[in-house]
Amino acid sequence: MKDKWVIGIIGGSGLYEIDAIEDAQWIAVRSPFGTPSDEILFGRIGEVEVRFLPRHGRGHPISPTELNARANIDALKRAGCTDVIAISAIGSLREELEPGRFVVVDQFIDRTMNRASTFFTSGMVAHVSMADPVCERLSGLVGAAVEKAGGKVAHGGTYLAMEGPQFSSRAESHMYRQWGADVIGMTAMPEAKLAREAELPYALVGMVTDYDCWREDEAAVDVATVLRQMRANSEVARRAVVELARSLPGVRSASPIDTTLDTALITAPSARDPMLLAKLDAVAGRILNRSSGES
Ligand SMILES: CSC[C@H]1O[C@H](OP(=O)(O)O)[C@H](O)[C@@H]1O
Ligand SMILES: Nc1ncnc2[nH]cnc12
Repeated sequence: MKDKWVIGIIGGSGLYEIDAIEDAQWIAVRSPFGTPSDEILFGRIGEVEVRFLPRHGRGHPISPTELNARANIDALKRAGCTDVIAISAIGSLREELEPGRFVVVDQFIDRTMNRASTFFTSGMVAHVSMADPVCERLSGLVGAAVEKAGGKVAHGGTYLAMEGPQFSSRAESHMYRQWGADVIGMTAMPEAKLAREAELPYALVGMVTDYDCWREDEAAVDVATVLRQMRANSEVARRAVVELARSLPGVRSASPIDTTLDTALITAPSARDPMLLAKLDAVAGRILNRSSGES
């Protein structure tokens, strides 16, 4: 029963630490899926346990394409997280989502192509639903927390995950707008898929840093622009994390996402790969330990 909140925070570009975390200690968490981006900062904000992981590592050594999102999500699960909030720099594909705006994302279009995007490979196949890819409860709480912290929030928006690390061409940027995408980034996929497979409710707060390259009268995005805007916004993001911790109900009630795998596993117990099952001890231990005798 996950009745005590343990909030995982994935910090994106420009967000490599959070000072408000008390009793903070960096701890290396090992994962059978490889090396996570960094150690995890264990601590608490008031009464709420938090675990902070800088997505690209401290100092930003890791490229979006080479991020080991499986190791990151697995390590957060091993670190006891019940829920995950991801924070990202994003480009805007809409006039009304101006730089400085926070977008609580609720849909994704996944255009990544070079990344391990599932824990459930041959030997233990599972198909989870990504129809509603974020946790509505957590997204609501985090949106309210950003507003309390002084941020201007768009509640909902479709995030186009591109492979990168190069930014988009103008033709791609226009095409993504036609597809209905509102914002663009390089990291939230497969992160959000993996969080769902690990039964971790996930919310994504994007901070708009630029208009990508679709606007005729604006210079195309570059890293300096992203970082300048992130510096301006990251204090609000940090305050929002504190507001979120303050706003959480004392007891965590169950989320339907906590039991995602109940209806997702398809490989018969007799056809399962014991080596893979061992690796899935954190991600799927809840159900694998229970269903080992079922067909
Ligand atoms: C520094 S510009 C591009 C870089 O920023 C975003 O990172 P994150 O999502 O981790 O904040 C974007 O996805 C790219 O990785
Ligand atoms: N325009 C953009 N494209 C991809 N990732 C981004 N991160 C921040 N701005 C971005």
